[in-house]
Amino acid sequence: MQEAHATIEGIEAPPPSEIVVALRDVHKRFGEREVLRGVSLDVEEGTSAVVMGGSGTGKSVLLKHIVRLLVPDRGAVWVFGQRVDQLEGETLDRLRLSIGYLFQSGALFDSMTVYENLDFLLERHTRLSKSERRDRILETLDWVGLRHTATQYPAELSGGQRKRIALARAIILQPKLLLYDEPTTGLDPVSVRTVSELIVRLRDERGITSIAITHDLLCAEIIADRAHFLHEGRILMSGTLDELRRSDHPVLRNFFGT
Ligand SMILES: Nc1ncnc2c1ncn2[C@@H]1O[C@H](COP(=O)(O)OP(=O)(O)OP(=O)(O)O)[C@@H](O)[C@H]1O
Repeated sequence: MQEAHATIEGIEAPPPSEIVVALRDVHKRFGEREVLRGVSLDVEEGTSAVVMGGSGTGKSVLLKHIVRLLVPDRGAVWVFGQRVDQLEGETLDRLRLSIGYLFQSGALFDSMTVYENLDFLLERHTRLSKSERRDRILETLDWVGLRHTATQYPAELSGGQRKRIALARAIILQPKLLLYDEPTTGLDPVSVRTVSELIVRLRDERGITSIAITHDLLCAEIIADRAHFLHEGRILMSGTLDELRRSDHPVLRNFFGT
């Protein structure tokens, strides 16, 4: 358990190599609203981190800094030993390709079949031949248990299936790091479990590091090696999910209903 507040002096020093993602004193303001007010967070290679917190506290904003969809006003964002907040051009493109991002919306093209959605990415970002792409797509669909949906359109799938296809989309380029924004929102408990267990298998079988934003306690219970609670622009507490749940802090007690 730790109170995470980085010192300004610590920002410039690269994190140890086993730390895949490190945010150091990250500040982000939109107009008058200071959303992040010194967020510091470490995620170790091969582990699954969960970021929790009340609605509108800046969890998505935090995640977007890791792929440089947002740039901090102050502070540093380290990913695989590189300062993402300072990267540009090809180096940034390369880094982004090693990160899978599962958006809340799933980001599937409605006008394309499941197969075409996946092939679109492979065609664009790899030099695989058509038959190699086909093998990769079918293998990935098998992995999420949905090979039979290859010729279907996203609108024909259930919510849980759409999430699993979105997961297939996020892993098809074989990323080393996966970011999930609410991977189980709107799913029934059985689908929550299925998607969460796939996330665990990605860690256990492929050594993928992940960071997930979730409100869903069942999902957090299944996937979290470590949980971080965002409150008033900072990480209020980091620890195991149980440590957070057992905390006496009124904000955490209120959140967990304990
Ligand atoms: N690009 C942006 N421009 C202006 N304000 C933004 C931008 N992105 C986020 N915000 C604001 O930052 C705050 C935090 O948003 P964010 O989406 O990160 O919250 P969240 O913790 O993920 O919430 P939820 O759990 O409800 O999804 C909100 O007040 C939001 O309006």
